[in-house]
Amino acid sequence: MSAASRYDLQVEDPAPALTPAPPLAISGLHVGYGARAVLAGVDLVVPEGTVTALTGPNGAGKTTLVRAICGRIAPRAGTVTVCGVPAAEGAARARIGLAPQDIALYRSLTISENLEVFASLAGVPGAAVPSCVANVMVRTGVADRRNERIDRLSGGWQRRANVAAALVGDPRLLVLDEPTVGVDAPARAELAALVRSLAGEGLGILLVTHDFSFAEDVADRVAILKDGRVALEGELGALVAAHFPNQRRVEATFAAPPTLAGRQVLAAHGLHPSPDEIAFSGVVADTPAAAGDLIAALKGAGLVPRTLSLQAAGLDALYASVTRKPSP
Ligand SMILES: Nc1ncnc2c1ncn2[C@@H]1O[C@H](COP(=O)(O)OP(=O)(O)OP(=O)(O)O)[C@@H](O)[C@H]1O
Repeated sequence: MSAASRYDLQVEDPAPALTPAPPLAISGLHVGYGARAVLAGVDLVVPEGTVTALTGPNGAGKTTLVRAICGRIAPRAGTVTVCGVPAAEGAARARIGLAPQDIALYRSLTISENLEVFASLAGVPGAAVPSCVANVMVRTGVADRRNERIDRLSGGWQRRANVAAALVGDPRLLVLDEPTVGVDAPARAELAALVRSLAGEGLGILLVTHDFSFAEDVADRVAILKDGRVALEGELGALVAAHFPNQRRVEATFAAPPTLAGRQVLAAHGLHPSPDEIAFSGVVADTPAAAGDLIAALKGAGLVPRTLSLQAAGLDALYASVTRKPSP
């Protein structure tokens, strides 16, 4: 065999498989307004095919973060990339679909008319608009309502159409800002199924919400923003297990705010009031004795709850534990 044919037969090592850049990667992000620092070192990744729920107290900087993701405000430090492209570049914006908190649709136009307008604005060539609109309507389940005006639709259908409008540019990252506002319980369940189905298509989804039960239903991961940073991030079940091992979440509601003495008994058992002092929540050890002690204490103080529930801790308990911690 000649040297040349030996050379021809050499097999090169296959190139290492490239991992595609995630729909969203944020690293060391600092953003502020004038002298005010709002985000002070945010790190967050949304992988494809997953839903990350982002929550945090009012004023924590969630909207500011969304603005930075959409390239509408420049970082003072750190990076935001969308599918590996810096957020400030047009190519990054083209990969983002944003369904804002306020329904961003023309109220007097039908669903399909709105989608046609948004598809054109997203740069879809005229000839491709009908198929783009049809595709998005099927994926979001609005095809049957295509000829109804937005202002005649229920809150749930408006939200669904708002999501559809965010999809016309065929994004890889979908940002849903408070998508359950104004949505009733049955429509919420359908919206949750829609969000999961879009994640199933491979979209990375950032869900900004104060609706903990919706987040629990749809999110693979949760992130809690506090004092300009992500104070806690991870898979909900793992975070709960780490923070509340062998504990149950208790919630007691009353017909009227309890007396001072009653509130003191509740506080002594670690139950904290809602702002209207009708609901009190906290955690107790996951043992029959701990539950029995609590019930005996309520009885002893003459407290008769309208409802009393003991459940596995969830996002609300995590949120309370993170946001009640004093800032460093
Ligand atoms: N354009 C602006 N100029 C100056 N300060 C601003 C501006 N926009 C927001 N802020 C301030 O930045 C902080 C974060 O605001 P941001 O709206 O991002 O919080 P948020 O977490 O979205 O709050 P919410 O849950 O109430 O919507 C707040 O203190 C707010 O007052």
